[in-house]
Amino acid sequence: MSSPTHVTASPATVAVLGPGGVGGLLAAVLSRAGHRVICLAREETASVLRESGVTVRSGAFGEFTAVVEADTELREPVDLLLVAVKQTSLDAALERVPAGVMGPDTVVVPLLNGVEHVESLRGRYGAARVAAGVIRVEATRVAPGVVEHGSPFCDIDLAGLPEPVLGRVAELLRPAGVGVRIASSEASALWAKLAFLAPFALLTTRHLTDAEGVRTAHREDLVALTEEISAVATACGASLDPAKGLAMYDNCPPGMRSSMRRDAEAGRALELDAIGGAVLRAAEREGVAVPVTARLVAEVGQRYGGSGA
Ligand SMILES: NC(=O)C1=CN([C@@H]2O[C@H](COP(=O)(O)OP(=O)(O)OC[C@H]3O[C@@H](n4cnc5c(N)ncnc54)[C@H](OP(=O)(O)O)[C@@H]3O)[C@@H](O)[C@H]2O)C=CC1
Ligand SMILES: CC(C)(CO)C(=O)C(=O)O
Repeated sequence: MSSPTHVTASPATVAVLGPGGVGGLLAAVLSRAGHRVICLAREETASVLRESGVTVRSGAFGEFTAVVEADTELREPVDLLLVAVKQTSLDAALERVPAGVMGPDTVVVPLLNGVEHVESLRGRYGAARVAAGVIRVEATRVAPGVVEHGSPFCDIDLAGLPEPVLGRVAELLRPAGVGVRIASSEASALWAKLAFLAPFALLTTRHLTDAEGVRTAHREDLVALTEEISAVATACGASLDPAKGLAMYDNCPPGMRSSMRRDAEAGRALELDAIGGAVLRAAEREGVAVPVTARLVAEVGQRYGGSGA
């Protein structure tokens, strides 16, 4: 994570669709950096945000409350739209962002886990404005407008639009303390995240464990999943190194949990289809065998609902 300088030289207007863990954290740090931030949310949540702002509790960013605007719908062009809802509520949430309201230069950056939503956003808003984005962070919405940021990092990889456009987005995010890399290719950005996340999400959810449990008690499955999903990613055009992927689990904080596990424990719908299902569909399309992934997706689906198919 880059160190926050807090104040930007050129304020932008940023809309955040879904001010939960990820969206709320970004809304708060961007507002603190001097940008105008409009959170798009359900009316109940929007009214809390209007009244109380977004409060962040974070080892890395500190504890602070940021003032944000909040609405149930986007009503004016913005410079940047961050999409940070879960895949399970994406279609409903996008109704809040009419395509006709986008300005000529609005850039859309989805931060959802998974790989398939990018094309559907491009179908709706136009390929020329939708980037591919992934975020590495552990951020939990503990109440409307209250976010706990547990990871020492908050890093975004961007791809899928011309470099000058992505560069402008990076320049907007970095002074707020968000680490940003421009990835070498869209496939690599999206699949590198999914190849790390899918094994971690499936194993932490299946066994209600954390990073330490995954890399010790479930290492055999972890290695198999990492190899299978890296093979799928490679077939999809990403260039990944499974050995480096495994090292990432060994280096992450021992207590780190996945958002899928948090959803399972809270009784919310899982993003199993966007994460496990997307891997299985790509494997089928590319002719890659993924028996361990298929087993874990089925086991998680049986226990918490969702087929992942
Ligand atoms: N949290 C994390 O640490 C990480 C999450 N991700 C990914 O980021 C994405 C977002 O996850 P996360 O931030 O955890 O999710 P949260 O559940 O914390 O936040 C989602 C937000 O979307 C809002 N929302 C849901 N439905 C609608 C709707 N119809 N209209 C408007 N707003 C809506 C929720 O509103 P309300 O508050 O009113 O319920 C909530 O604020 C997911 O794809 C996840 O996999 C990626 C990396 C890490
Ligand atoms: C693995 C992690 C925490 C990394 O950002 C994540 O993306 C998730 O749990 O959804």
